[in-house]
Amino acid sequence: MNAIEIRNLTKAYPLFTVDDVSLDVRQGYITGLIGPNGVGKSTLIKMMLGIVRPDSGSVKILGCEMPKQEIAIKQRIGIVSDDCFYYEHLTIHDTKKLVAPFYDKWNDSKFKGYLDQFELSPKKKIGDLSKGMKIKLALAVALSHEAELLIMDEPTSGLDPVFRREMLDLLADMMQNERNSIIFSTHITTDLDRIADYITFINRGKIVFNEAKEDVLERYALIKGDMELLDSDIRKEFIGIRETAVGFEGLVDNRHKAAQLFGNHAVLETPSLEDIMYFTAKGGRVHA
Ligand SMILES: Nc1ncnc2c1ncn2[C@@H]1O[C@H](COP(=O)(O)OP(=O)(O)OP(=O)(O)O)[C@@H](O)[C@H]1O
Repeated sequence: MNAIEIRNLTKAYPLFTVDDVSLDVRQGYITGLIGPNGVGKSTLIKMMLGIVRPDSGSVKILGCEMPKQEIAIKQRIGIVSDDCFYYEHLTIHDTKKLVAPFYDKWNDSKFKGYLDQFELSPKKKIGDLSKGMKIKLALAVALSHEAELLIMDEPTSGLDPVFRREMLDLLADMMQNERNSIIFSTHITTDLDRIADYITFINRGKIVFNEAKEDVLERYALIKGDMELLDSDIRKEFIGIRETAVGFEGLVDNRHKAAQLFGNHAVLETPSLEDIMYFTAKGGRVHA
């Protein structure tokens, strides 16, 4: 089963469109949603959660339809984002009293344990929390009601490196239960190098790929070589290419073909997710 099934989701803003996106997020795995700034990651997540209403298309979460079964769905998922959905004037303690009754599986002692671990005082007001503290609170709530699916929008961006690592460990713990699933958007791709199983890459409102991380890293290659290897036909093989005084560095999405094409004349390396994001985002300009 898929944790999330998105079909033909479209949202047109005056200057930007999430365009006919279909996507399966697999149950039992961690999926990283990557893409440069402003390509529609948050819009897609907000449409999944019913915060932004799509112009067309459908979303199913844990087998239930959004927004028809929204209340049942929200019992079973955790949302982690620094867009705070709580009342600013309430303390963490009062917020807990408000949200806990909503969840059938709320575990108060777990919640207290996470507040301690995350060094969040129950007496602090929501309005006084930093961006990172809001993420920590959202994570504490999510982990205290046995969420089967975490949907996280840029969860690591406001976090110091120490807590970032702690958080990745907590997510790995959650995945001990093989029915659990996580999707998180980020442009800090090194977090995904550590824990993601699948990568969904979105660029300019469209899905570029949604594949197992291992397959992505095997399929793409970073080619480095001398400028004399490049002619107009060869250039077309590249998704993106950077030329310098000493040579070129370019990304292809068919390592096998590139190996045949360049033989021993160029160096083929495995790109990082950041390389793939960089060259794909910049690529269009290079070929223009
Ligand atoms: N309510 C809105 N009205 C008009 N345009 C919007 C609205 N919300 C988002 N956009 C536009 O949609 C585009 C995608 O924004 P979105 O926040 O989904 O991107 P993102 O990939 O999450 O970016 P980032 O990584 O910077 O958070 C942007 O150009 C943004 O200006």
